[in-house]
Amino acid sequence: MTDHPWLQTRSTSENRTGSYLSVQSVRKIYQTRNGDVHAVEHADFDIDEGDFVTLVGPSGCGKSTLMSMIGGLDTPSTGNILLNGKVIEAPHRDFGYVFQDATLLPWKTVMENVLFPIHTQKRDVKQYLPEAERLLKLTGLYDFRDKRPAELSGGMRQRVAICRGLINDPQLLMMDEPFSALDAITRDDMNLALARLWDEVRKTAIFITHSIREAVFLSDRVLVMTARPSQIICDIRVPYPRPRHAGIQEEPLFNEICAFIREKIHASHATHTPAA
Ligand SMILES: Nc1ncnc2c1ncn2[C@@H]1O[C@H](COP(=O)(O)OP(=O)(O)OP(=O)(O)O)[C@@H](O)[C@H]1O
Repeated sequence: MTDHPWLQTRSTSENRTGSYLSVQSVRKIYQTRNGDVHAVEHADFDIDEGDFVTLVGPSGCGKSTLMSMIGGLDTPSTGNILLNGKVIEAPHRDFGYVFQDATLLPWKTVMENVLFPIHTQKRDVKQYLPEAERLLKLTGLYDFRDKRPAELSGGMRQRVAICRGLINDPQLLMMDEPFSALDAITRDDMNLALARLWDEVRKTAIFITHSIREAVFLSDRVLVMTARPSQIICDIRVPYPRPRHAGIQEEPLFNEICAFIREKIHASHATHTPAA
């Protein structure tokens, strides 16, 4: 595939012992009353520290299942997931999560919501105040720190959720379709806000979206999954440096990468018959 220098391939003999996050031959089968559901057939990839990696693929292909297993919230049926060489076996206290619904506590202020993980982990909340203030400034929410969630827009609530996910300096931030409930204009703004935030925080992140353009704009790497039985069929290193500006979305290369991913997903739909 010399036509696509951004498409990555990995030799199976590669030494993976030094990998930051290593997903090794992972498969997940759910046993249900209606039979086995092969949620993830084969996932095998490594993630470097500091990379922003997005999973894209058709609905039901196992993206959230894979993320849950990485977070230790679920276990692989076969295979292993290792962080710094240690198998992830339980939910990680050092991981941050952001979901489609911001799930903020309505009776708490923005600041109290951001600091909530510190409160529940019984750490010294005062010590984390400067970091909460920094994150709120970076996301343009500092002036709203004393407001309650009901007084915020949907995009602002998601930004609060992202600050909350970052407050304890997580080793990994996982975001499962955080912007999918937002309107298109707010979503564009959120993409820019998240890209700007990433220029500052440079955390390792795993992100799930159905938007191919969002995936390419935000990510260092995009992993494309097929419909069930799902596998990762492409591994793309997005060839744009950071900081990223909105204008790259108009460039032919950006559109070429998006078209390539779209084509791969459509082709996988045509060749995979989803199980019940
Ligand atoms: N706890 C469970 N028990 C049984 N089946 C499950 C369970 N969790 C997920 N599944 C099934 O596994 C498959 C993958 O689900 P998953 O939510 O991981 O997909 P997804 O790619 O994140 O979907 P979407 O893009 O629609 O959010 C689906 O068929 C789903 O119904």
